[in-house]
Amino acid sequence: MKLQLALDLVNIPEGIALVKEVESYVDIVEIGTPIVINEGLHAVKAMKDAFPHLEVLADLKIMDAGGYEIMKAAEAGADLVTVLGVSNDMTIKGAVEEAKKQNKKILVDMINVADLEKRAREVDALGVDYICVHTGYDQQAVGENPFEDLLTIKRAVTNAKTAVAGGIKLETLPEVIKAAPDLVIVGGGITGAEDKAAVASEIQRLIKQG
Ligand SMILES: O=C([C@H](O)CO)[C@H](O)[C@H](O)COP(=O)(O)O
Repeated sequence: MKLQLALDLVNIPEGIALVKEVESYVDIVEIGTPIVINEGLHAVKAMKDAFPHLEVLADLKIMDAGGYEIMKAAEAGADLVTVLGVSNDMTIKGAVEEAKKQNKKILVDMINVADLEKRAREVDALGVDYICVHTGYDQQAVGENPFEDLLTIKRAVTNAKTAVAGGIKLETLPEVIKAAPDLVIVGGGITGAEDKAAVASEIQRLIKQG
């Protein structure tokens, strides 16, 4: 099980300063969609240049032009890139093909997918690296969480690795770990903590002990 730190509501210098505090506890740093909107793919390059030993995920939430957008993220230094599960199969196929050429990984974000089990099987057959259940900010605001969805994809997916995101905190982590995803994504649960290093270290400890 790996830990991904999601950076969303910071600029590039704030993001780099934050990662410095927790770098020994995380495996992947996510440049979140709000950062990409504010700063562009320069943010991915800046993070990879600052922390070459960490994997960097560009949360582009690709919906079209899969091959082209993966190519641009790869040029910026991204190791993993997100594509939406609600996209057309052609978009996901294009993304997978380009990612293979560039030796990069695709994480499919299943946010807002209506029939999760069916779509997870379909996406799994397209050769993606990760399938991720995700309760977005707007759904978190009305009390939703991704725990049940994680169990659903664990049943459906046989080839890809599984991932989970959406409001995960130290207190809710044990429920996530029970379902044994391959990747746990935590944003506000670390970035919003008073002592970020202490929380990240404890999350890493729980994840490693499984
Ligand atoms: O992907 C995310 C969200 O859609 C904003 O872009 C977040 O990175 C993801 O939800 C993880 O962050 P937390 O929910 O704060 O843990």
